[in-house]
Amino acid sequence: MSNLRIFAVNRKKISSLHYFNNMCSSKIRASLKRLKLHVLLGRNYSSLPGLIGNDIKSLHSIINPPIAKIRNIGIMAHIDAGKTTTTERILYYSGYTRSLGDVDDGDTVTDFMAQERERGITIQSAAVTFDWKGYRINLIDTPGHVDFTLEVERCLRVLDGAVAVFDASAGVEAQTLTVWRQADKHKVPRICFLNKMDKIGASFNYAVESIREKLKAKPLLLQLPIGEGKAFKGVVDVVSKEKLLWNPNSDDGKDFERKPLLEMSDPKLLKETTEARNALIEQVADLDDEFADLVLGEFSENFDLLPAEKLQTAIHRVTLAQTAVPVLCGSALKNKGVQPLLDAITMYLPSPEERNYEFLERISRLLLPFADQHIEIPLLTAGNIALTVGLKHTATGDTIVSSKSSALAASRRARREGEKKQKENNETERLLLAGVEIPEPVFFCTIEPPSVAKQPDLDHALKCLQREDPSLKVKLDPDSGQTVLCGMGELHIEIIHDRIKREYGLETYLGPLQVAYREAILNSVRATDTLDRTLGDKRHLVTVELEAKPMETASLLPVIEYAASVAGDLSQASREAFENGVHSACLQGPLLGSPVQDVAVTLHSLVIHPGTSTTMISACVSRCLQKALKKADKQILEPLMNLEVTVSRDYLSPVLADLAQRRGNIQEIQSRQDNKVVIGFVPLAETMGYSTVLRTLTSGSATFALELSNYQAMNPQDQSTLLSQRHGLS
Ligand SMILES: Nc1nc2c(ncn2[C@@H]2O[C@H](COP(=O)(O)OP(=O)(O)OP(=O)(O)O)[C@@H](O)[C@H]2O)c(=O)[nH]1
Repeated sequence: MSNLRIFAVNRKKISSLHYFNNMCSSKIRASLKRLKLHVLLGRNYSSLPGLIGNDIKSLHSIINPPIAKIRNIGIMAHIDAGKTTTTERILYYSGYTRSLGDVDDGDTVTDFMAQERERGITIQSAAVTFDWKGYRINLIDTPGHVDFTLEVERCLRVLDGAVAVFDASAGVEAQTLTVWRQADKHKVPRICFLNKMDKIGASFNYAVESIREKLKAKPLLLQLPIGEGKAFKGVVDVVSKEKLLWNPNSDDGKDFERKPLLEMSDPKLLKETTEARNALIEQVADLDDEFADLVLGEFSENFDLLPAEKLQTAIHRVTLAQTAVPVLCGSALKNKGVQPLLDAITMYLPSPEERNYEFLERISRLLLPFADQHIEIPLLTAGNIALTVGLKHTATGDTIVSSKSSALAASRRARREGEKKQKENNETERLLLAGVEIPEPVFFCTIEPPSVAKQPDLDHALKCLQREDPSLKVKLDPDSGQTVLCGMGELHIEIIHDRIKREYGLETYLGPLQVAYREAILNSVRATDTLDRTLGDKRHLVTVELEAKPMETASLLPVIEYAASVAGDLSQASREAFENGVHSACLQGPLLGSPVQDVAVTLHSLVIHPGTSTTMISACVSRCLQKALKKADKQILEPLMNLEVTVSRDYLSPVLADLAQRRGNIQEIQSRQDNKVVIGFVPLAETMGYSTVLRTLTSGSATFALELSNYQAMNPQDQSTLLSQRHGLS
C-alpha cells in the first residue's frame, strides 16, 4: 500500500463506498493499454458523463457531483430475467452509448468478458457510471447464475440500492430468492422491475403475487401495465395518474408520450388507476407515520388532491426503511418502460449519505470504471465507485481504512455493535462493511500446467484469480502434489480454466470433475495415542486421550469440549495446540480424505513432558483423532442441490424421467402459464453435464437453477459404489 495516501474525516457524517476492485496489476496494465474512451469493441460510445466532447478539464466537476445526487445501485435477478438487456437500455437512454447492444448478438457493454459474450450470461460484475436528469448513477450489473453468487454478494455489500429484475411471465424464480436474501442480509433498499411484459404469458398480477408470497415483501404498485404479452403498449404512472405510451414506430423506444388520464378518453383506465392510487396511499400511510399524519390531516376527504411529490417522498422513505418495495414494469427488449425505471431509481433509491457510512479516503492512483475501460482520476469523494491499483495484499471482502488507529477504533465499534445488534436504528451498524460470506466449494478437479516450467505462471494466475474471486479455492493434493481447483459449480471451474487461457496465456489441463463429499461418524469412539520423538537433544513426549462423537451441527467446525478433569490444568498454549490438532484431523476423513462434519471432540487427558513443542502436541492430537475416526462407524455425506426446472408441458415427461435416473426427488410440480415448474432435490454428483442433457431433451426450451441445499447421507449402496470407484475397485 506504499502509494496510498489516505485521510479520514471524522466530524461530518460522510457516506462512502469502498469498492476497490482487486485487479492484479498485470490485468490493470492490460486494461489501461486498451484505454480508448470512444471506441471499444466496435460499439459506439458517447462521452463520459458530464463531459462535453473531450474536455478533460471538466473532469474534476464530473467526478464530484453532490452526494445527494449520487445513486450507487446494482441490478440483480434470476438468470435470463433480462438484467443485461435492461442495463443496455439504461446506458443508451442516458446517452452513455449511442447504439443498443443485444445479449443475443453478443455486443453488450457490461458483459465484456469473452466468455460472457459467447455464452450470453453475466459472470463478473461490471460497473458503469452515467448521468440521468442531473443524477450520477453508478450501476453494477451482477451475475444471475448460482455458480457466481459470491460475485453478487461482493457487489451487494457496497450498494446503496438495487433494482431486482423479474421475468414477468415467471415471477419470483429460484435465484431471485437467493439474491433477495443476500440483499436482505446487507439491508439494501430495492425496487422491482417486472421485465418481459411483452412476452406471451406475461402476467403483472401473477408476478406481483409471487413477490408478495415468495419474497414476503410488500409490493407498492407504482405502475399498471397497458396491455400484456403482445398487446403490451406502455404503462400507467399510478402516482401521477398519467399514461405513458411508446410510439410503435420508434425503433429505439426514445419516443414516448406522457399524458394525464382523462375521464373522457380513458374512463376505465382512470377508474382502475384511481383505485390503485388510493390503495397505494393507504398502504404507504400504514408504513410511514409522517405521511399518515399528512394524509389524515389535509387530504383525508379526497386523496386526489394529494400532490404526487408528497407521495413520492413518502415512498422514498418507505423504500429506504425497506418496509415495502416499489414495483414497476416494462419490456427492456421492446424498449418500453426503462426511462420511468431510471426516474424511479433517482426518486426512490437512497443516496449514499442516507446510508450512514463514515469514511472518506483518498488514494493516489484511482481509476473510474467504464465496464472494461478505466480512466485515471485525481480524487474521489464519498459515495463514488472507483478502482485502485497496487493493493497487493487485499482480497475481495476486505474493508480499507485510513490508518491503523481508525481500523482499531472501527473494530472496537464493530465489537460493541455485535453486542447490541438487536437494537434498532443503531447508527454505527453500517460503519464497517460486512465481509463477504464465502460459500464452501462443492466441486473440485486437478489442474496441470502445460509443462513443469510453467507451474510458477499457473500459481501466479491462480493467486490473482483467487484474490478477485474468493469462492475459488486452490490447494495442493498432499499425496500427488497436484494443484487442485475447488469451485462453486461446473460452469465456475470451466470459466476459470478459460480465463487462465485467455488472460494469462496458459493452456492448462483439468482432471475429471469431482464432487466435494463430506464424512461423518455414527457412534462415539475413544482413542489414546503417545508421541515420543527426540529431535536433536530435545525429547518431545506427549500422551493424549480423547473421544469423538457425532453431533448435529451441519458444520465443518468441530465442537471442542474439555472433560472436567483436564479443563482447569491446561495452559492457553496447550489448548490451542489441542484445537489445532483437532481441526487438522477433521480436514481429512478416513473414508475419502474429505472433511469431517458434525463431530464433537472431548479431551479426557493430555500429559505433556516438559519441553515438548506445541507442534508435537498438535501432531499427536491429530494422529489420535484420526485413529478414533477410523474406528468409528462412518458415513459419506453428499451435497444435495435444490433444483428448479422450468419446462413447457410437452417436454415434462422426458425431464421427469431423466431426473428419476439422476436420483432426483421431486417435491412439487407447479403450473406457470404454459410452463411446468419442477421443484425438487438432486444430488450434485448427478448434475454433471445436466445443462447439455436438458437442452437436448427439451430442444433448448427449458431453464434450470441449482443451489446447494445441504449435505445428506448417501445410501449404503451408493456409498459402497463410490468407495469402490475411488479405490479403483470398479
Ligand atoms: N421477450 C423479452 N425478452 C427479453 C426481454 N429482456 C431480455 N429478454 C431476453 O431474455 C434473454 C436474457 O436476457 P439478458 O439480458 O441476458 O438476461 P440477464 O438477466 O442479464 O442474464 P444473465 O446475465 O445470464 O444472468 C435474452 O435472450 C434477451 O433477449 C424482454 O423485455 N422481453
